[in-house]
Amino acid sequence: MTKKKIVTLPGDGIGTEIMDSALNILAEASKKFNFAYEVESFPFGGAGIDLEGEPLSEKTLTACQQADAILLGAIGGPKWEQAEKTPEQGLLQLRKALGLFANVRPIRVPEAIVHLSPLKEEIVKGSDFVVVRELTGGIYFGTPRKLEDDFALDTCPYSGEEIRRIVKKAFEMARNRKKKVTSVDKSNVLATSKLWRKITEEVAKDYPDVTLEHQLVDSAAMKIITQPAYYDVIVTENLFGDILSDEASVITGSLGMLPSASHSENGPSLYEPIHGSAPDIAGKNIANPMSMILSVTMMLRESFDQHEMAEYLEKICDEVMIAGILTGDLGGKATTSDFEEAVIQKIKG
Ligand SMILES: NC(=O)C1=CN([C@@H]2O[C@H](COP(=O)(O)OP(=O)(O)OC[C@H]3O[C@@H](n4cnc5c(N)ncnc54)[C@H](O)[C@@H]3O)[C@@H](O)[C@H]2O)C=CC1
Ligand SMILES: CC(C)CC(=O)C(=O)O
Ligand SMILES: [Mg+2]
Repeated sequence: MTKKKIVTLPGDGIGTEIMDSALNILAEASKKFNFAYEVESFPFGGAGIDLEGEPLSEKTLTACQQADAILLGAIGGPKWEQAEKTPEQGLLQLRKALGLFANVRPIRVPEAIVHLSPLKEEIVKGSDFVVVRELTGGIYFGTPRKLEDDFALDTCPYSGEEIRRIVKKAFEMARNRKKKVTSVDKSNVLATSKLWRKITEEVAKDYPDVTLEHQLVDSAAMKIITQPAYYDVIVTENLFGDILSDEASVITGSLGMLPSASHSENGPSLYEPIHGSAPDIAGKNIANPMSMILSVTMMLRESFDQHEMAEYLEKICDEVMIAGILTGDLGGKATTSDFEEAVIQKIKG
C-alpha cells in the first residue's frame, strides 16, 4: 500500500501543542490498524512570517496542493497583529487557493459526556448536528475594502453558483443523516441573504426527501443554545457560520472540542479545529487536544476511508474523558500531555 501523504501546518500558539499530541496519538493508533502514512510539516501563519517572511509561502502552498490531506493547528496572535500581511490573511489565502468552499463543523455530544456541558443535561441530550459553512466567499473576501482614519468599508458578495454548491453539499449530507436542512440567513435585511434563500429553494426541489426550513440568524443563535437537539444540518454563509459554530461549541462543553473539515471540488481536504491559537493559554501545555484529535479522525474517515480506526480513536478519547482525565476548559486538571499519554496508554492496551 502506498503511503498517504499528510502535510501538517501546526501554525502558532496552541496550534503546535495540540498538533504534536494528535500526531503522537495517530502514530500509535496507526500501528494497530496498519495505516501507512508520512507527515511533512511546513511553516504557516505567524510561524511562516517569522521563518519565511510571509504567512503562506509558495513552498507551503505547493506542498498543500500535492498532499493527500492537510492538517492545520491554528494561526495568529498579538505578535503579528500589525504585520504587513497577517497570519489570518494567510489562512484566507490558503482556503481560497485550495478552493476549500465547504467547511463542515460537526457538533456531537455522546451520552456519556453530556455532563461536561455548561448547559442543562436535558437540553444537551441528543444534540447531533453539523454546521456547513461557506468558506471562500462573502465578507471575508469581498472588495472594495477600505480602512481610513474615520471610515471603513467591507463588501459582502455572493454569486448564485457559490451559494448553489454549498447548499447542495448540505442537502447531500442531510440525505445521509436526519434529512433536515436549516438554512440560516438575514433575508429580512441583506440582499445576499435574499439571493441565498431563493437559490436554496431552487436546490431543495432536487431533494424532495429532505425537509428545508429557513431561519434568521439572530433567532437561530438563540435556538442553537436553547434547543440544540432540534437541528440536523445547518447551512449558512461564511461570517454567520464562523460565529454560530463557536457558539455551538458551548453545547459540547468547550471550544476545544470542535474539529472541522474543509472540502474543495476535487483537491485535497484540510482538517482543523474551529478555534484559534488561544494566546491566553499558549505555551502552558494545558490546551484541550480533542479538537485536533477529532480533526484527525475526520481526516481518517473522509480522506482515507479509515472508518474503523476513526471510530476506535473516538471511543478511546470518550473513555479517557469519562474516566475524568479532563483539561482545564472542561473543568479538569489534566495537561495536554496527560490527556495524550492516557489515550496512548489505552491504545497500547
Ligand atoms: N483557524 C484559525 O487558525 C483561527 C485563528 N484565530 C486567531 O486566533 C487568535 C486568538 O483568537 P481568540 O479570539 O482568542 O480565539 P481562540 O479560539 O484562540 O480562543 C478563544 C478562547 O477559547 C479558549 N480555547 C480555544 N481553544 C482551546 C483549546 N483547544 N483548549 C482550551 N481552551 C481553548 C482560549 O483559551 C480562549 O480563552 C487570533 O489571532 C485569531 O485571529 C481565531 C480563530 C480561528
Ligand atoms: C481568520 C478567521 C476567519 C478564522 C476563523 O475564525 C475561523 O475560520 O473560524
Ligand atoms: Mg472562527
